[in-house]
Amino acid sequence: MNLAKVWNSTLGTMQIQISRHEFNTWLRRATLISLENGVATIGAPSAFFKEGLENRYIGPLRELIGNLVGFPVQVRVIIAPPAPVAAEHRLASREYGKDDDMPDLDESPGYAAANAQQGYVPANGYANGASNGSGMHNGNGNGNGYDRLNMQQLEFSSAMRSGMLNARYTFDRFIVGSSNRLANAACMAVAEHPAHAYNPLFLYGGVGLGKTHLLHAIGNYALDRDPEINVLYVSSEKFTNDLINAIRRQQTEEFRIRYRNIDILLIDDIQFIAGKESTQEEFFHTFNTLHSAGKQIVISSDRPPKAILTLEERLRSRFEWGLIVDVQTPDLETRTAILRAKAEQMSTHIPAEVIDFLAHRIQSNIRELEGCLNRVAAYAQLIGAPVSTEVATAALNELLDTTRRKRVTTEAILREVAEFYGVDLRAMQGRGRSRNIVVPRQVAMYLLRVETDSSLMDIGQMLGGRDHTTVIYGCEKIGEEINSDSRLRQEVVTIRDRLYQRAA
Ligand SMILES: Nc1ncnc2c1ncn2[C@@H]1O[C@H](COP(=O)(O)OP(=O)(O)OP(=O)(O)O)[C@@H](O)[C@H]1O
Repeated sequence: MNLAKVWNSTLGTMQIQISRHEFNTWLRRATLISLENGVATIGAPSAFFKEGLENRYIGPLRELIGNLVGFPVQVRVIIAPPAPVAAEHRLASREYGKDDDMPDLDESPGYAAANAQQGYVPANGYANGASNGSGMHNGNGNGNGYDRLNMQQLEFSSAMRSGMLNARYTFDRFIVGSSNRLANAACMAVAEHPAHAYNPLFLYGGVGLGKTHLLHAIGNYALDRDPEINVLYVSSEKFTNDLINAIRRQQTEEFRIRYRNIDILLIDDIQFIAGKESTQEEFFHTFNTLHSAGKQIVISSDRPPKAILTLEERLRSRFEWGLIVDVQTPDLETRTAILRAKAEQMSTHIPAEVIDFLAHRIQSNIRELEGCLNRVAAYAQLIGAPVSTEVATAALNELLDTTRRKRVTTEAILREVAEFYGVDLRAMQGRGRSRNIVVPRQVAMYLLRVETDSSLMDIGQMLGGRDHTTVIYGCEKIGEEINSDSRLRQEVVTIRDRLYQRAA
């Protein structure tokens, strides 16, 4: 039994099933220590993490490991700090920089409690996201030496450029298609002419579509051209945590010096500062200082400024000063190109038909595309077979179908679709044929078909007593249109994301 393979494969699945924050917080530093006599022993870095793992993930881990090894297992968690370079047992976190600002020293429950007492709860819901330091890049950094994770199959160079910029996130490695062409061009312009092209540049789009990649690409590009330039990449959560720590340690002056002496500020996921008054206040002054000094600011968010509720008006208006550009969900061609590029970087051979299969099957976002590709490669390695469409089907069925189908109910789909399109649920389930009802109804048919085990007949019954040919027509229509109509694709992806968020 190869422990590393079992653990990599387990993590690969978990990485897709739970949010990135959860994964990075709880599982990233766990290791599978042994698998003997039907007991899988998992090592957690501290008592805090041991308890977190036990409370949250024993069930899913038991199921996943059991499925992989082919017999039922019990899961036991013990405290065992990971060995320094146990790369085999680790999994690549593909979001370097953003979530790798894991607490080094302040990860104890005591810290969490301290934050909670002050009323500061990081946006990821875990009161443990302490600061790691500056994250400032002036071309002289040495890498931060954090406990990085590394999935064997990927064999990516995961070198972090001068600390917090991921050297892998460059323009060269960013595949451009119709969904991200504008965003890519705007970022390129900013990287070439900081503070002269668009300032600020505000980038928004759904999860896993490449916003972070583009922010890092700007930083990497600018540093290549001028190694003396000061580039700071920071998530808004880290900004918040740094501020909290600075206030706690009475070091707000240092905080200001650090954040206001930058040539290019790249701030990720700004939506998380919504509702946080003192963070907004501080960010407002940081923004003004930088902007009036002719420094570049690039901001990313999951939605446009107008849609960030509880964002102070003065910040919102500043975000709208420059250029606002969105990143959309990728079309089939772009998904295929991205998969091809990722597959080339892997040691496992991925045949063209598997790429095609994955590109058709995974429509939501690029992180999920990557995750599924990794999962398929890991699964093939585990069962000792070459990657094929059958292997990919088996790997993904287990992943996408079983777990999701269990969680998402037909009622939830109907409700979510009706709510999303703002139509009356009863009308959607009725006989009416007005256009504003027909599209939501077909989307519901499609999602019921893809996300649940409902039969065509059942789906027809749920949606106005229609026969199964009408349901097939509706499903096929949406299935085809989402490949060419980016707006419809985004709508379906958003509904699905909401469903999973609620079901999680
Ligand atoms: N066009 C692309 N070409 C190649 N890789 C991409 C592309 N877009 C995204 N990726 C990859 O997909 C993964 C997810 O991208 P990224 O983290 O940048 O998404 P994001 O939009 O910041 O997501 P979130 O909103 O969740 O923070 C990364 O590994 C990134 O390198």
